[in-house]
Amino acid sequence: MDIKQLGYLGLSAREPDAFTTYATDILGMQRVEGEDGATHFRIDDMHHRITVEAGEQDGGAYYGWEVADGDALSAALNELSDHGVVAHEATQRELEIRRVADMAHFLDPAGNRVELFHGASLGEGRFTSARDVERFVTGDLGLGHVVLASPDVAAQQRFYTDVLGFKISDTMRVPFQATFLHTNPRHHSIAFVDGPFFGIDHPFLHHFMLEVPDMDQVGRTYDLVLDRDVPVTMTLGRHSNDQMFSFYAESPVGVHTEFGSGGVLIDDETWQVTEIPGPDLWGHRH
Ligand SMILES: Cc1ccc(O)c(O)c1CC[C@@H]1C(=O)CC[C@]2(C)C(=O)CC[C@@H]12
Ligand SMILES: [Fe+2]
Repeated sequence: MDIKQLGYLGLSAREPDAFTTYATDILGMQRVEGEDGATHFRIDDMHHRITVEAGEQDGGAYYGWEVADGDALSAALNELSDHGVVAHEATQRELEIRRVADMAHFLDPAGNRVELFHGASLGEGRFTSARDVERFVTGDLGLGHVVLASPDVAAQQRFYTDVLGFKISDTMRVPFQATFLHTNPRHHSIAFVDGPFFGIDHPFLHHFMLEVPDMDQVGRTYDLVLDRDVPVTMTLGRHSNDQMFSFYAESPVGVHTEFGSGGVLIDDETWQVTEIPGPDLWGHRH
């Protein structure tokens, strides 16, 4: 299966309005008018990359992965069916909300809703940040990455590599089990960290990461987070595997956000998969 990128992310929120100020004034996204109950956020040329919908629970609701076209989507659905995965066609309303030509969805082994789509719409005019973020690092690299806390990291890794065609970037065993997977040069578009580490047995979206081109934008965003008393959940630091310089803050819908710059790109010809000795080169204190 040939997945191109993490195209969009859907969040569910009990109080969706609380997310808007955080996403725009602090993280610098652009709010885009949505359908009743859905608010979109734009960070590049695409119509939107993040959608927040009113729901019973706070957290990740769906993960949208792009394939090239209708033929690639059909081929992917055949592969899923060969693996005994039951997929469902999107409803017209789902296609309208996501602004894509076609989409099908299914559940991964942990119960996360995975969506495969093609034909995403562009937004009107240029991306205009609610603050001074000129651009986010997206394009063919996708919107950023998501890290999902999962009870069975090994099962998630097997499904995403064997069925969905992701490649392993690296793994970690201490201080907790994690696997980092890529589907384009971005070091990881998705990672799984073990649930028991958090004392939970159900899967959840721990954070999504947005990347900006320079460290100063990370620093300015950090200042805003401090000024507005947003909880910092991990201080500035640099990850050992993707070299990302970043910090984490807690969004009003429970999901954390990682805001960073300087992530390395993977060239599959030369990349060596290793088990990393720990998460950070320095910082990321919590
Ligand atoms: C280890 C690592 C490398 C690159 C990343 O983009 C990245 O998010 C991570 C994982 C950080 C990790 C996490 O996501 C969930 C909360 C964790 C487990 C911690 O409490 C410390 C490390 C954190
Ligand atoms: Fe991350």
